[in-house]
Amino acid sequence: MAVQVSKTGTGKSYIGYDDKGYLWCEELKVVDVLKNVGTSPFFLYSKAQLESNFQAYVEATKGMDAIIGYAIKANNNLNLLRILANRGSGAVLVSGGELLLAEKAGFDLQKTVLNGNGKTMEEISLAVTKGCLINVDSEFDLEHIIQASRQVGRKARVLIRINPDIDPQVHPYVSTGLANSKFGIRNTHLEWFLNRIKQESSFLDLVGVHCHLGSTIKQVKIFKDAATIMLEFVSIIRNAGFHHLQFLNIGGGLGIDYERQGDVIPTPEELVASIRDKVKEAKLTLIIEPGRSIAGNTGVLISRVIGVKSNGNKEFIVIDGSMSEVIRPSLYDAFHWIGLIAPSSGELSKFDVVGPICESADFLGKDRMLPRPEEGSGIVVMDAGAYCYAMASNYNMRPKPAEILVDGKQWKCIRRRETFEDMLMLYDQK
Ligand SMILES: Cc1ncc(COP(=O)(O)O)c(C=O)c1O
Ligand SMILES: N[C@@H](CCCC[NH3+])C(=O)O
Repeated sequence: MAVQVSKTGTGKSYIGYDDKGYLWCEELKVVDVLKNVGTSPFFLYSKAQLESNFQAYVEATKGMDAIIGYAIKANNNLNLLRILANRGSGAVLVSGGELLLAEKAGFDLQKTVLNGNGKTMEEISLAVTKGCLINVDSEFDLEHIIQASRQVGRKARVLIRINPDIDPQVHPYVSTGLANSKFGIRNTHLEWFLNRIKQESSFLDLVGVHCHLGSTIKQVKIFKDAATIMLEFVSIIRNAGFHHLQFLNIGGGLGIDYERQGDVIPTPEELVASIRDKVKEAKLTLIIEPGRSIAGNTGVLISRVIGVKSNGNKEFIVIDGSMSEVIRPSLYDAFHWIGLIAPSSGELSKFDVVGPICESADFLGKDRMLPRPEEGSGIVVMDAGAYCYAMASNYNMRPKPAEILVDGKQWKCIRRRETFEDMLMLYDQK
C-alpha cells in the first residue's frame, strides 16, 4: 500500500513510496503498471486521490450555501470530470469547448460559471442558452452578453469580475488580480457597469461578484483579504438596488506542496473557515473555483530513461517525457519533485532531467540529486495532474500520451495515446 511522500494541502496521499523505494499508486506498484501499459510517457491518476481532494472541499463548505466549481482547465479528462460531476461538483469554464465538455460529463449547468476576458458571441450565446452563470469581464464583454441574451430570448445570470488589486505572491504569469492584469474590471468603473446593467434589466440578472487572484497561493490571508474587499462591493451593489445579489465567487488558486519538503499549505478547510462567517452573515452563497488543489496531486507523469550523458560541466538524465507533456518548469520555472519509480543502487549524483525536444527550455528539473539510473528505468514527475496534460502539445510531432486511471488494484486507460495517424488526419494531404 502507498505511503505518504509528504503531506499535501488536502492531507491524504494515494501516490507515494514504500520503505523499499517502490512507487505505488493506490494498490498498484507503478513499475508493474509501466510494464503493462507498454508505451511511455503516460499520465497516471489515482481515483481515490481525486475523490479525497474534492471531498475536502465538500467537508470545508458543510453548513453553508456553496458551489464547488472545479476549474476544468486544470485537467479536462472526461473520465475524471465524470467522477467529479457524479459527486455534485460544479464547473468553471473558460471556453465553449469546456462548456460542451462539462455538459457531456454530466455537470449541472446551473452550477457552472463561464469566465474569460475574450469570450466569443457563440460562447456567450451557448452559456445563456444553457443557463450558466457568466462573469462580466469588461465593457465590451457586457455589451456582448446583452446582445446574446436578446438573441437567445433568455435573461443572462451575470457576476461582475472585479479586480481587487491584491498581490497573491506567486509567479507573475499566474497572478491575475493585480491592477495591471488583463482580467476583470477595476472598482473605479463599477458605477458604469451597475448603470448599464440597470438599463438592460430585462436581459440581465446581476446575481453576484467574482474575483480570482491567481494560482499556487500559499497563504489563507490573501483569500481573507479578498473576501473583505469583495464584501464591501456586495454592500455597494446591494445599496444600488440589486437585491438578487446571491453569489460571492472567491475564485480558485489554492496551492499544493510541489516541493514536498513539508511546506505548510493551507487546507480547503482553513481557507473556507477564514471567510465562512462573513459570507454567511451577508447571506451569500459561496462559489469557490479550485483546479490545482483538486487535480494536482491526483496525477504523475511516468517516463523511461533514454540515456544518461555528460557535457563536461553537467550531467543529464534524458527521458522520453518532456516539456510537451509537462510545460510548467519551462514556462514558470516551476518545481516538480522527480524520482525513480523503483529502488536503485546507482551512485547519487546531480543531474538535470531533460526531455528529447529541440529546445534548451526542455527540462523537467534542474540540479536534482538522483541515483544514476539504468537505461529504460522508470522516472516519475510528481504532481502532474493539473495544467500538464491540459497544456500538452504535439511540438516536435510528438503524440500526446496516454492517461491511465488507477482505482484500487485496477487500472484502465482513460485516454489513449495519440498515433501518428491521429496527427496526420488534420492536414490537407492532397
Ligand atoms: C478564473 C479562474 N478560476 C479558477 C482557476 C483555477 O485556479 P487553480 O487551479 O489555481 O485553483 C483559474 C486559474 O487560475 C482561473 O483563472
Ligand atoms: N497554467 C498555470 C496556472 C494558470 C491557471 C489559469 N489561470 C499553471 O500551470 O500553474
